Amino acid sequence: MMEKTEFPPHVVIFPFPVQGHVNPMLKLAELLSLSGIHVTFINTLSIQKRLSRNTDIQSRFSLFPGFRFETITDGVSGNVSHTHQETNKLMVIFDFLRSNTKPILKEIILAAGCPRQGPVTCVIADGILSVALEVAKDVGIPILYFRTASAASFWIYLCSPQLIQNGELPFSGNDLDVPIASVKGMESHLRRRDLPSFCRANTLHEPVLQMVLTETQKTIRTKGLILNTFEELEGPMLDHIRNHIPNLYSIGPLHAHLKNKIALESIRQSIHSNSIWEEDKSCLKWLDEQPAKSVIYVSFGSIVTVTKDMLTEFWHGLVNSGQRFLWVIRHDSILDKDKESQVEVELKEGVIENGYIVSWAPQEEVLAHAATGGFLTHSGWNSTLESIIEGVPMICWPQLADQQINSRYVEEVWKLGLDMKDTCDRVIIEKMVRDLMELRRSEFLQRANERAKLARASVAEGGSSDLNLARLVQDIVSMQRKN
Ligand SMILES: O=c1ccn([C@@H]2O[C@H](COP(=O)(O)OP(=O)(O)O[C@H]3O[C@H](CO)[C@@H](O)[C@H](O)[C@H]3O)[C@@H](O)[C@H]2O)c(=O)[nH]1
Ligand SMILES: C[C@H]1CC[C@@H]2C(C(=O)O)=CO[C@@H](O)[C@@H]21
Repeated sequence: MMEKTEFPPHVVIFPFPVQGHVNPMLKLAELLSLSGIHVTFINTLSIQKRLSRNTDIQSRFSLFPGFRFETITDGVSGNVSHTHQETNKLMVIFDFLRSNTKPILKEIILAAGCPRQGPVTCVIADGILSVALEVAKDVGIPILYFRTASAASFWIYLCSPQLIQNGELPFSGNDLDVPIASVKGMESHLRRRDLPSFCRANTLHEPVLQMVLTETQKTIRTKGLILNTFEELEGPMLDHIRNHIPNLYSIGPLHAHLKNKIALESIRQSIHSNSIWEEDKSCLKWLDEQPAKSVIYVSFGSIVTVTKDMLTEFWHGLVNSGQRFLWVIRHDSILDKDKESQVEVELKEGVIENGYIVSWAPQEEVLAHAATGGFLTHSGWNSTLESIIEGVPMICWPQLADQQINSRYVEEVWKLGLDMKDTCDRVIIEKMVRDLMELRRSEFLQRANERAKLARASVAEGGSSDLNLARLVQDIVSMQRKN
């Protein structure tokens, strides 16, 4: 039997099972594996199946002998009925994990991995999965949280006691322009409409709001918090968070951080995705034929759904703008399926001159493509970071969770684009697309390029995110010595 000190540290990583969480946590898993740390990565069965079908994760991670996937059930097999709205769907998964995963999680952590992995040194759990915190505390293993959303949204949730005490949360009525004063550092630009979507509830008992606030407050019971962001972007918020959670690791943008390390170690060339949908790479060929910075890429991430009326507004807005567009319309994103929209009729007839439509794109590659000049996005945090690092200006159409505050920062603080929140009108869409791609193009491009430089520097050797990652690895090594 080997002494436990003969093994490298061993980390168990546990993401919330949706694309926007699994993706950055896999990037972190790969970065830690590259540092020589052993990793057990827990996926739900449905996520694991979809990743295996649509990516090379099995062969990619088999390069690391100390890496292993474990699977658990999420109780819904990824097939939650489409009559559920996005938030309800997320709550179904969350409630199932909260009520059912404790025993299996304990088993995975205590089983000490396969013989080549060694005992578990620490757990890195999604910052909304306190079931992992309970297990880690029970078995006496240190736990770090990884919150995959923006620092800005985390800071707002962390300020909820002040928001509640000052009567700013919950709120009712239709006036969303009321300024919010209780979030330090955001006094000059935060309105009700910019609070994370879950705050638009007129009672604190709303399940998703209660979940997200309770889960956030539990972060102070962990050994530290990992965020997929960088100091030169969200520094002021990170400083505020540090007053409550001193051990903060801002190590993003993770996808670029990983790309850098892979290039440094000459492991492989191209981008390898963690997509749970099949990527349609034909759009890259179409992009190859378009002039530089002429295409606006349109995608609303992996969770947002749209009605056919909304789809029609986007269609007319895009077509009337006269700009070239590449549009992702996920098969499972369209509500009111029984109603045939004008867009679908036109699509069937092939009436699409300046555009290209796919059901899932290789997004990192699309944003890095020379032909891409703008991004009409839902402001999910991964998409925001992927756009920032490539210097691509954005039009934001936020729908849920942190997206409302991310879009506010894009327009008002970083000045990287336009915030279209709370509207869906072809005339506004057309105007914003023209503004972004033509009229105010140079102003946005200049700021986007400046921010992209800062983003790249943060993940380069010796940059802020790089140093924080090195500190994280070192802290994990020290945890093993203390165990
Ligand atoms: O055609 C596509 C569309 C998206 N993506 C990828 O899918 C991810 C989407 O992530 P994100 O932009 O963060 O959006 P969501 O999928 O909506 O992510 C959820 O998780 C994020 C992280 O917590 C939150 O910021 C969001 O609000 C929440 O909806 C990104 O990495 C994209 O590159 C593709 O690869 N191809
Ligand atoms: C599952 C949703 C509830 C909160 C999560 C989140 C976060 O703040 O961590 C962001 O976006 C959604 O995916 C999450």
